[in-house]
This record gives sequence, C-alpha cells and structure tokens, in this order.
Amino acid sequence: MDYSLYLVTGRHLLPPGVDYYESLEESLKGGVTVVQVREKTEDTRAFVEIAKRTQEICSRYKVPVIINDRIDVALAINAVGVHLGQTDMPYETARQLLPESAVIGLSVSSPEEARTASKLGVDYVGIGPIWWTTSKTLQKDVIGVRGVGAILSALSPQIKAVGIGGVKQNNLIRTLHGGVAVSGRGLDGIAVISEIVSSPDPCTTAQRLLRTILSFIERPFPHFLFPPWPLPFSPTHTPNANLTQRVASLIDDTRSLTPLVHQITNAVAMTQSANVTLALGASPIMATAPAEMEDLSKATSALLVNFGTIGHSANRSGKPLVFDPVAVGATTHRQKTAHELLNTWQATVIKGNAAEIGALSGLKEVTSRGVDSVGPGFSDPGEVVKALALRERCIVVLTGADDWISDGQSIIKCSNGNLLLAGITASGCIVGTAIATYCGAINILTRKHSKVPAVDHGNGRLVHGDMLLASVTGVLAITVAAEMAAERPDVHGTGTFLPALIDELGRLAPNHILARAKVAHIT
Ligand SMILES: Nc1ncnc2c1ncn2[C@@H]1O[C@H](COP(=O)(O)OP(=O)(O)O)[C@@H](O)[C@H]1O
Ligand SMILES: Cc1ncsc1CCOP(=O)(O)O
Repeated sequence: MDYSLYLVTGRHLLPPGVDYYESLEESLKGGVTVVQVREKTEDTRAFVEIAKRTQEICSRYKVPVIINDRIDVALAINAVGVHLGQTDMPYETARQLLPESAVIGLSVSSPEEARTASKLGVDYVGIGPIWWTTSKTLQKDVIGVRGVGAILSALSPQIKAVGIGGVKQNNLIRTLHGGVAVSGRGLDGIAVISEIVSSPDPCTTAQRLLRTILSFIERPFPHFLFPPWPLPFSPTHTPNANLTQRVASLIDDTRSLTPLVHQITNAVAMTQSANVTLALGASPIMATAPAEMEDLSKATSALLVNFGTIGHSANRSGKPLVFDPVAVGATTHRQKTAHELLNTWQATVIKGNAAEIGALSGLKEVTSRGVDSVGPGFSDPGEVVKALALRERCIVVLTGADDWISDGQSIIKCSNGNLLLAGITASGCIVGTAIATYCGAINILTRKHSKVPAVDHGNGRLVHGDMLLASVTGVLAITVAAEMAAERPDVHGTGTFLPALIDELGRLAPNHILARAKVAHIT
C-alpha cells in the first residue's frame, strides 16, 4: 500500500453541480494513491452501490479502496480493507470477520491510543485531527503538529501512519515538517477530504499535494537541514571553505543584498535592534499590526518574533522565522504560549539564554530571574541544544559565556562573547536580530543560486538555505564586533560600549571574522 496521498471521500463537500465520480477520477489522475469511501448517512444499499462504483473507477488506476467503518460493505465489494474509528467495531472483531489479507486502519489522537494500536498490530493509523476542520464534527481538541510527533514516537515502527485533519496546500509542508518524532520518524502520507473534494480542479490539487509529500518523504532526516553547505556564492567563497570562511563571506554578501528583516520585539530592544540591522547592511521593519502580516511576509526576507502570533504568514511565504522566547521560563503563561506558538508555526531558529532554552526543553537545571538566567548553566550545553533542535526540528542557539548552536546533528561552540555585551540590555535580542538578518540573506542567496521561485512548497522545504551557517554568522557578527568595541580606548563601560558596538558592526568585514572567530565543532 502506498499511503502518500490518501483521499477520504466526502460527497457533501463537492462544489455545487460537480459529479462525485468525475471528481474522483480527476483526483486519481492527479495521483491519489489510496481512496477511503466514507459515507456517514447513506443507507446500506446506497453505500454498497457508491463503494462498488468507486472501486471500479479506482481499479482502472490501480488504486486500492478502503471502506470507512462498515465491515459488511467492505466484504460486499471485496475492498482492500477498512478504516475504524475509536468507537467503531473493535479491531479484533473486524480482523476475525475480514479476510486475512485485509488492511485495517485505526484513527488515533493520543500516544496512548498509538500504543494500543501498536499492541493490536493494526496495519496503519490515521493521526489527527492535526488542524481545525469542519469536514468532521470534532469530539476532541486538535492535536497540532507537535501532537503528531508525540504519537509517532509511541507508535510501533512497523505500523504506517497518515496525518489527517485540515491539511491544505498552504499548511502541507508545515504539517510534514512538524509531524516528525525525535527519532526522525515522519508521516508516511497525508489524508485529506475537503482540499481535494472541494477543489474546482481536483487533478491539479492532488498533483501539487503529492509532489510536496513525495519530495518531503524522500528527504533523509533531519529533513530541515539544507544539503551540506551552500554553493560558492561569492569570489571569497570556495567550495571547500571552512565554517569561518563561509561566515566571513556571508557577512560580506549580506551588505550587497540588504535583506528586509521584520522584527517584533520588546520596546526595550527595538531601537537597538533596528540600528544593529542597519549596521549589518540590512533594513529593519518593526511593524506589529496583525492585519499587515500577510502582505509583509511577502516583501520581507526574514521574521524575528518573541511572542508574536503571526508566524504562519512567514511559513506560508517560505521566509525564515527566528523565535526568541524571551523569559519563557519566568511565567507559566509564557510557557504555555510558547508551546502553542510552536504548534502553530514552524521556527527556523530558536534562540535563547540558558533559562529560556532550559524552560523550552523542560529542564530544571537552569532557572531564570526575570529575563535573565542564573547559575552556572548546563553541564552539557551541546547535548541540550542538539536535543531541542531535534525535538523542534530547527536550529537552536543557546547564548551565554559561550554560544552553542546545533541543527540536531552538528554542535558548534562560539567563544567570542564578552562581559560588556552581557552587561547591556537586549544583547540576546540583537543576537536574534543578526541571526534573522543572515537567515534572510542566505535564503535570498540560496533561492537565487538554486533558481527556486519565491514560494515553492513543491520541493518539500519550508525555507531554503543553510540556516546553521546563518545562525553561526549572526552570533559571530555580534560577538566579534563586541570584542572589537570592548578594545577601543574610547569605551569605558556599557554606556560608551553600545554606540561603539554599532560602529564596529557597521565596519565588520570578513578579515575581522577570519582573524578573531573562536569556533569549535564539538560533533
Ligand atoms: N558571561 C558572559 N561572558 C561573555 N559573554 C557573554 C556572557 N554572557 C553573555 N555573553 C554574550 O552576550 C550575548 C547575549 O547573550 P545573553 O546575555 O545570554 O542573552 P540575553 O540577553 O537573552 O540573556 C551572547 O551571544 C554572548 O556572546
Ligand atoms: C475524517 C477525519 N478524521 C479526523 S479529521 C477528519 C476530517 C478531515 O477532513 P479535511 O481534510 O477536509 O479537514
């Protein structure tokens, strides 16, 4: 069975005047790989008739048919199998009634139900509802994409899994990207009703969905990584340049690209962050009105948010999103909000100090006092960032005396920080600003060089470009410039340090990075 694009029928959702069988055939032409006949209100005779004709059409496309809930209907038309809900006939009974070869699927919406399905040995599970949907009356809350990851972790590896509920073209790549267990196990396919059934052109819709699903599924884990390192973009870039040389090069390239960096940040950090962006050769825009987020996301190169709620626009527009979970450990309200936000959109980079990263990771090792972290930090910071990167499927940056960065595979330690930087307000925020700037720049560069259109979700990627490199560049830009500022004779303390830092960021050049960067690859 190929579960990649699993169509669940919903005749009541067809556009007015559209014939069910014609629409079905169009979706099969578009590449639907399995069809489940779902009839909740039809009489048995009509259900059998619909199932039989559906099966005839599907067999021409060599696509298997599964019947929702009704074992008798499945037997009557000799369907490949049945799909059961949690309140339908028990799996064991259905197994006894059906031929040995029958495929039996089960709906699950919690890790507990996934464990039970694993014990029963069902053939596949439908995990959901992932997003809000009106195609079914929902009895439970939506589980969100992170709910999918938790369920996949509890599911036996032999059992196939499709995600269902509110999946659309505009959230598909986000759904696939987010619905991955820490082990790297992802979904085997996506099940949809309305996106195909209600489409005026089911063939094209199915084609687009399938293209994205296949390009995502075929990518090895961690799927959010961009292939090894970027292409040689500029003359200073040679294909086998080391990390520091690539950082130097990106700093240079960014000045000619002037990425537009949208930042939603605290009042205390706003001016500073805008000035840092300008000094790095980029343009800041600090807009906060929700009504303009969709338009802005099309024009901007990257988005930095602390507790904004507008990340899905950036995801939809294929722009990198840097999340700064300011003081997330300080209140339970912030913790809850952060988890909700991470379920709504996908971060490209999460940047925080030890207290913030600890709170997101659920670790008690480091505590916070207001926005700051206290204590000596993590005993193994590299493993902390790596584990969180895998869980959140993004780059994680942990700031502090040393800055630690991981993509879930590599761990990189940067050691150019200094105490004057730590002593000014919003130093962490400007590290986020610099990271967002370089994420934006590398996204532009990568798209230009690999000729990817502005928004193309057909290739299985949310964003394009080596975001690990962009994150290391952001950290080094701020910390190397801070080091240079701190050495200046006109700097006497934090008051004179801040303008000197902006000056040094403005003149930061590749040779400064090459001469000063202290970067270690831990793994
Ligand atoms: N104890 C320290 N010694 C040297 N540099 C530091 C120290 N603490 C923080 N920094 C530098 O300051 C930058 C901001 O980090 P941090 O102070 O952790 O952020 P936040 O303002 O969010 O708490 C880091 O990138 C780091 O390089
Ligand atoms: C049958 C089902 N089970 C969980 S959500 C759902 C409905 C999915 O429909 P849509 O793809 O239109 O949201």
